[in-house]
Amino acid sequence: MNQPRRHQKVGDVFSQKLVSCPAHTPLVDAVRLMHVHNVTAIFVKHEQSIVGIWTEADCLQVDITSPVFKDVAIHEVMSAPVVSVPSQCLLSDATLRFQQHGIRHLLVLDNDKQPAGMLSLSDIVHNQGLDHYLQFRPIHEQYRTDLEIVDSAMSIEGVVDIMRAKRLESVLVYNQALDIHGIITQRDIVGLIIQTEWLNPCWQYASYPLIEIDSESSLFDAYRLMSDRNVRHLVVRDTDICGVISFADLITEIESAYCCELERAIEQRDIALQKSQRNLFLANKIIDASLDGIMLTQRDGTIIQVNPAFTKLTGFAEHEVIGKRPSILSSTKHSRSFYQKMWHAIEYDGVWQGEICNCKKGGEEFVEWLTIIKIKDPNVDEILYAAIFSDITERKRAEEKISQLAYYDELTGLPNRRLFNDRLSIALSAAKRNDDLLAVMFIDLDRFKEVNDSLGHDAGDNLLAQVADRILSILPQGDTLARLGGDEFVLLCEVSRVETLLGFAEQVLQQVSMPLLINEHEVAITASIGAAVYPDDGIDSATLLKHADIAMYRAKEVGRNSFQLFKPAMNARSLERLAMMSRLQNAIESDEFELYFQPKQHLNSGKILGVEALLRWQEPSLGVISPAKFIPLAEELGLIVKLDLWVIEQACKELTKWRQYDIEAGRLAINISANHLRQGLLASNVARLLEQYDVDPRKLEIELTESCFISHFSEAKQELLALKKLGVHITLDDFGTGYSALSYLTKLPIDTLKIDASFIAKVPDEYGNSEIVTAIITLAKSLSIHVVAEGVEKIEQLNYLQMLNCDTIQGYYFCRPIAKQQWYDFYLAKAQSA
Ligand SMILES: Nc1nc2c(ncn2[C@@H]2O[C@@H]3COP(=O)(O)O[C@H]4[C@@H](O)[C@H](n5cnc6c(=O)[nH]c(N)nc65)O[C@@H]4COP(=O)(O)O[C@H]3[C@H]2O)c(=O)[nH]1
Repeated sequence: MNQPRRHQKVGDVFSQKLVSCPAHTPLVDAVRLMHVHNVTAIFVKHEQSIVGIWTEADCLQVDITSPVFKDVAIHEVMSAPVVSVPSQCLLSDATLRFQQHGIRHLLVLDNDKQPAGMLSLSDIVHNQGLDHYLQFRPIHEQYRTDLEIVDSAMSIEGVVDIMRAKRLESVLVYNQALDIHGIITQRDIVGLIIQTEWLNPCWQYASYPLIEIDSESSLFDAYRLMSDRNVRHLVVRDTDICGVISFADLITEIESAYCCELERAIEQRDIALQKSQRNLFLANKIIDASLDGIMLTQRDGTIIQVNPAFTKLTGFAEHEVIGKRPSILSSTKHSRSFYQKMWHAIEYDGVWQGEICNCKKGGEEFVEWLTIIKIKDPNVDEILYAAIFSDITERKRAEEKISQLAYYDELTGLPNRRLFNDRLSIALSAAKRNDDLLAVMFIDLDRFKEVNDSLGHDAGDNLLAQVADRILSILPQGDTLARLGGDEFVLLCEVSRVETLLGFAEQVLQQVSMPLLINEHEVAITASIGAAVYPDDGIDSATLLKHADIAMYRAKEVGRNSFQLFKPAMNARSLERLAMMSRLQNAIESDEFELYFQPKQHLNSGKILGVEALLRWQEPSLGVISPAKFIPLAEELGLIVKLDLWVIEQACKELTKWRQYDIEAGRLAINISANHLRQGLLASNVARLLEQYDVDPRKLEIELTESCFISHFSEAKQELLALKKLGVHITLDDFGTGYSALSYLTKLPIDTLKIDASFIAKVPDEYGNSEIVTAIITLAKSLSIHVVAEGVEKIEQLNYLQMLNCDTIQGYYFCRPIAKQQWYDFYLAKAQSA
């Protein structure tokens, strides 16, 4: 069966032919009226109102044989009240009415509730396109086999009685004489009502010959035959007559199938309705409970719905936005083209997703992750837009913070190593493309650790930030300054010529070395800078960085506060340094160290006044390595204290030998690292070893450089006082270099001051060095501090120092540092000549 046209209304199919008569009309007249109008039902009116209905099917209910039958008024036999439907009612609902009331006619009311026509079940059936359905329904399922065949001689009253009693729509009449069958139907009985006189027998009312149909035919064949022959009954024949099928049977079949289908459709509609109601309920619940803001707008942008999260996120209450446009939320952050692109995507792809900056009710900007979906309602020709958004301001902030932390140094705000590497590789690609030069400059602050240790980490941080600002202040636009960590900075600069790099490095050195004010202390700091240039010193990031680093170390070696441009020879030095580092780790255990001895001579008497023990490293493959090279490495590797302890122990052993062999060579001086003194264990270590080897402390001299006191002055002072208390002699080495803070001399228990060899090397001269040496000796004398001049190589130097009344000299002129046995030989020779 075709799908019923569910949206068809009664008004589309009903018949406007409404035949009616007043209530007192005799039934006979009413039936006549029906005949005239060729209708199957008549409505009964009383004072303009329809009060009842009489149909052909009611004819058997009337006793037409009664003598008073002709006086029966229609209101006595009509059905009341009349069931009606509005013309706007759906056909499906009207069909249900037929079913519920078991009727075949409905009164149709117009919009003013006035009778407008009649709807019969046949009207519905005719309008549902049933041909296809009927074609597939065989007739044998539907025709009636309970045939009633009466003799042609039977009276018509008898036939009416049988039909009424057996509720038959028709009976067959057999005429034996003619040996044919005829048929009497309900319509023939209705015809009797208006007959003035009845004829008997019934054969007179029978129709013949019979209109027959084969029992194998379809209901459609039957339907067509009835329509063609304008009859309502067909006799079904196999070999014999086997039944009758009426139009009412057809209708009933269609009706039941139609109603089944309708019921199913209604059931499905109910299920779908329930489902959609449930979906709607759930959708509303979800929308209400959603933490995402949701806003629904019409095609023209009018806001028609928002959820509670919308209010929470934007601050706008529902009533403040309904009827308004989404521009109520707009910030000025986005251009027209941004919104144009967004709407283009919504129109063509049906959806847009992205970040957008909007404004809350109070004007506060916030970033939202927004999805806009275009919704097309297939039932109504309407387009809606749903905007779903979450506030991602915090997440954006966190992301920015993370990226700040990931790419920037927190202390100085400068790019960190990661960002620097990124920029370096980008700059390298550009330099390769454009044939440009590019320089990488390593900047390492000299003795930063000492400032950090003496003034505290906060001060250290402050210093780093100030240094960064200073370098930034002279940084050309487009160049990058980054902090790699600690006191290491790196610069990425575009250079036109290598020579300009030198000038810039000088500027950086100058900026850094200007005194800084930190916690009300004036602090002076210097830097060592090394640079490598693309493409001469490397064509990739790693090589350039490595070479700049090597150059920076070289700058430190040659005397800090200086700049070095990478040279290939430095590479070899650096490799050598690495090789040394790995070998130094096990050098003590491998017994590769040895002490050399260099005597000090009293200037006036020429006597040996003391001896300095100088460390030598006999590295099996690299040969003898100078302490100037390995001491900084030992400091870097954290091996220096271990090395110092080894030296102190060797010195104690040596002094034991001196006592044993009556060697009168004054004191044995050893060099101690600043790191060891800072640890605060030097005095106790020395005391322990002196005691262990039973050595007179007065025989031991400890040489320290100024850097030992720069940081942790009071701790260093405590250590020196403790050493002094033991009886150990204290000498300030390399005086004149470094800080030369003369105040130390008065505040610390210093016995001897050694003038640095660099001054001695330049005396006598006319450039001021002689004056410095003179001043140092005068000062020392005034403080009753003993003075030693080291690095004396020439007789002129000796003479000059003698003139200045210097106490003691040390240097190649008198004796080079020599191995133990040579020292004994030297001593013996001296002793014998004396
Ligand atoms: N040009 C020249 N040089 C002369 C002359 N007379 C002596 N020297 C050298 O000058 C340096 C003097 O030692 P320093 O100033 O304490 O400087 C020492 C000292 O600071 C450090 N050092 C040496 N031995 C040790 C040690 O056992 N422990 C520690 N911590 N440092 C040591 O290594 C530095 C270098 O030691 P060396 O290479 O042995 O170099 C020694 C010595 O060989 C001279 O007339 N002309």
